[in-house]
Amino acid sequence: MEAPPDNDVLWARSLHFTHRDGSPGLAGVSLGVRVGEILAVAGPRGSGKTTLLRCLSGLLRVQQGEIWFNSAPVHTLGPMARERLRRERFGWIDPAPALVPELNVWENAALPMMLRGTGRRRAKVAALEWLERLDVGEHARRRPHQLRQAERQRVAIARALAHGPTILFADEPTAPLHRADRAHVLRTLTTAARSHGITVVLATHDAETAALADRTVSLLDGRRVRTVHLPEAPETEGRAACSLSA
Ligand SMILES: Nc1ncnc2c1ncn2[C@@H]1O[C@H](COP(=O)(O)OP(=O)(O)OP(=O)(O)O)[C@@H](O)[C@H]1O
Repeated sequence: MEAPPDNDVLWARSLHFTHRDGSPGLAGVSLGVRVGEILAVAGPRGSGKTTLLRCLSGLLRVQQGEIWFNSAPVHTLGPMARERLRRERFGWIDPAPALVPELNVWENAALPMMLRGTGRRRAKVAALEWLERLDVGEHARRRPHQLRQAERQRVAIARALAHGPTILFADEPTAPLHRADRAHVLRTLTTAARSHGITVVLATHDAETAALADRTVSLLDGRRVRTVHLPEAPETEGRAACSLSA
């Protein structure tokens, strides 16, 4: 077994995954993600972006290949240990917001913290802070069904960030948002990640979204086809703003 490089928080080698029904998912993807990096995984529909994020985060177990998180193997962990790892160290944003309907908005955002043992009061304060940042603080006491889809997605993003994950996996996080909303939410997400040192792996087929990342790897038919590094910019948010205003 080859040891992963020290500065990669996540490192994967030669990942192969076939879905239960035989559909090909990944056909030998390797990549490393550096600490604090925002990495976009791009590619057309069906190219394997979601499958890759699910494998990297331990939601799916690869049939072949290695995944290392902070130099510890993920691919050899059993289901319980992978579940614990996801709960404690990772955040996840789906394309559509999946909130708990019985809980109100702040309770939803606080849930990952409370599952990790944070007291209700502290979890509430942190959740409210993130809900404010994402412009849904005023809905804190409402139930998810009382919000618009775009507002529910903002809550899901707050929930994914509030517990301070080491890595945030975001699968088409702005898919349910209006175009006008996307820039703001994405900028909030990337600014928050950068200021909190959260590494982000972002699946997208949208060039404007990928432009916010430090680096883009592209997939096609479950294989990695190219990598694009954005040029160094003196002021990161400036670059994000430019990309989005284009
Ligand atoms: N649960 C599943 N069962 C069977 N096949 C699946 C499943 N999920 C994905 N696939 C197949 O795996 C391949 C990769 O799909 P995946 O969803 O990972 O791609 P994607 O790039 O994320 O696509 P999209 O942009 O549409 O979300 C596709 O051929 C898809 O049909």
